[in-house]
Amino acid sequence: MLRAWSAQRVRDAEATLMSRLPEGELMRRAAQGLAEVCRARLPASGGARVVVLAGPGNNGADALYAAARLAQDGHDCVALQGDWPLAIGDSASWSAAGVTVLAPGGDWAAPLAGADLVIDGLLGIGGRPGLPQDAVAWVDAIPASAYVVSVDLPSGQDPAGQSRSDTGVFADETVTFAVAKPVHLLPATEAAVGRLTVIDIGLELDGEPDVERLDFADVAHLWPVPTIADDKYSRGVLGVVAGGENYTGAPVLCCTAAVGAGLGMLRYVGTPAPTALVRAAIPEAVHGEGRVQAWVVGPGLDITSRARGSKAQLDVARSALDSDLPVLVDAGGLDLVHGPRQGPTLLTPHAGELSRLLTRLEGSETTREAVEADPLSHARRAADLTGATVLLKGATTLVVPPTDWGLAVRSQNDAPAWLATAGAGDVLSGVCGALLASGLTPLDAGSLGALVHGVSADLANPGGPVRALAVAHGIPQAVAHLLTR
Ligand SMILES: NC(=O)C1=CN([C@@H]2O[C@H](COP(=O)(O)OP(=O)(O)OC[C@H]3O[C@@H](n4cnc5c(N)ncnc54)[C@H](O)[C@@H]3O)[C@@H](O)[C@H]2O)[C@@H](O)CC1
Ligand SMILES: Nc1ncnc2c1ncn2[C@@H]1O[C@H](COP(=O)(O)OP(=O)(O)O)[C@@H](O)[C@H]1O
Ligand SMILES: [K+]
Repeated sequence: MLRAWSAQRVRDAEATLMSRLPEGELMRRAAQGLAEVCRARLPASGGARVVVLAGPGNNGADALYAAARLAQDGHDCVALQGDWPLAIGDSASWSAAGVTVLAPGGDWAAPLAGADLVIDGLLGIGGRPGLPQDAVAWVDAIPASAYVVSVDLPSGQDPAGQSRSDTGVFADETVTFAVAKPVHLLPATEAAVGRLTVIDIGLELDGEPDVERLDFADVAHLWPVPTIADDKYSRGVLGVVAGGENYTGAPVLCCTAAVGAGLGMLRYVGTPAPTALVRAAIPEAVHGEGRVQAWVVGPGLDITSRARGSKAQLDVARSALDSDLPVLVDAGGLDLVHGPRQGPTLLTPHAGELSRLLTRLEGSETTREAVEADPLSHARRAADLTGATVLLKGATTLVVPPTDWGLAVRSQNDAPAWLATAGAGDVLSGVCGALLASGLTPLDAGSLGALVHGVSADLANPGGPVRALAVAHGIPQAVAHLLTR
């Protein structure tokens, strides 16, 4: 599991550790780790051009100390200073250490254009959103051929990871210290981070992190693997209320994925046309209402439909939501959510569905664009309004419990962009529903389901396009792959 702590919590922990260590020791460790990463990206023979974007704080000092080490390897190291004093040293002392500091207003364009490696030490966890004025033009002029290493985080991006800046740095690699921070894992900023390397500086953080990411090794700990004591009922029965006379494919995708994830049994509640398709595609399914351990309500469900069988199907959907059983609510089922319900609940909207849900629940308009600009805050608002865990789908999928539970947000990024295809969400609802039926919490079911869903998309056709049905069919192999790796 990758864990991230907020900038403030990292600062507090650093202050405690620093009071026990010789002055400058933490920065020495940080600069050494940073230099080692940069060294590994540069020719051992020396002679490369390294350009440091040196900000006013300790982030700039980390970058300058690392550059001084690279200068000892024979690289040509130049630092750009803007209209601010450096946190440590001045141009004379850095020059003695082998780093040429270009004073504010100096000719920075030529050295930057020739950079092989750019070390972005403009702002770290002390940064406010936006860049220092002089640095805006530097960042804009970073040559595409240079390898950009950001110190701690890509400067100009929000350390809390809530909103993305298009003018901030987009790094090839980010070297952070002690632990990841929310900026590294959350959807608004993750794309600016590039490859993430965490350097151990002897700082431990404890307590619940702010953000977590399951990795492949977590699957074996969390996945419900049956034992010889199990039977089909003890493994969990999932009820699926999905599809209708218009949307007939969604239940096939959802149910295929659910049985593929290893359910004890699946009950399907539909109208005539999708029922016939589910009968043909999933002979394992049992039809009609009955005892279940969890429900999936909503893929392909149109609550306004007057078609034959719709009223009876809707009655089952409503009674599932009125029960105290775990329920995953997706797509059309979200129109049935009016506030908190009794049982564990996982809502699985995409950004458009979340904007509609918030607009209805709050009585004032929230646009899809607003959700996309700050996914975490909006998912959090929906979680707080409904008492449910909210899984917000996207290239990075967030799983957000209500604030007062005091739990970390999960953020998963396991899928190729090829997964952005119709029906993929129906597959996800089946996987997560199966996990709810086997007793996992909405937080674990949502994040583990998103991970396996992404891996199945990758394995279905590595490097190429995938269709949702292939992702659904690939779930059993993806689970086996992750359990036996
Ligand atoms: N605190 C520690 O013990 C350690 C800190 N380390 C480094 O120190 C960094 C944090 O250092 P600082 O607290 O000095 O903070 P930063 O270096 O992130 O920046 C703070 C400085 O930038 C200015 N500033 C912030 N946002 C600005 C903006 N948008 N436009 C213009 N100026 C802006 C502030 O006024 C302040 O002068 C970490 O990210 C990490 O790189 C590491 O050396 C490891 C140890
Ligand atoms: N750019 C992307 N990269 C990876 N996965 C994505 C991307 N965009 C969307 N996804 C995933 O694809 C799925 C799409 O679901 P959804 O929008 O509900 O589609 P549908 O309603 O057609 O089933 C979600 O699991 C989402 O996380
Ligand atoms: K930085």
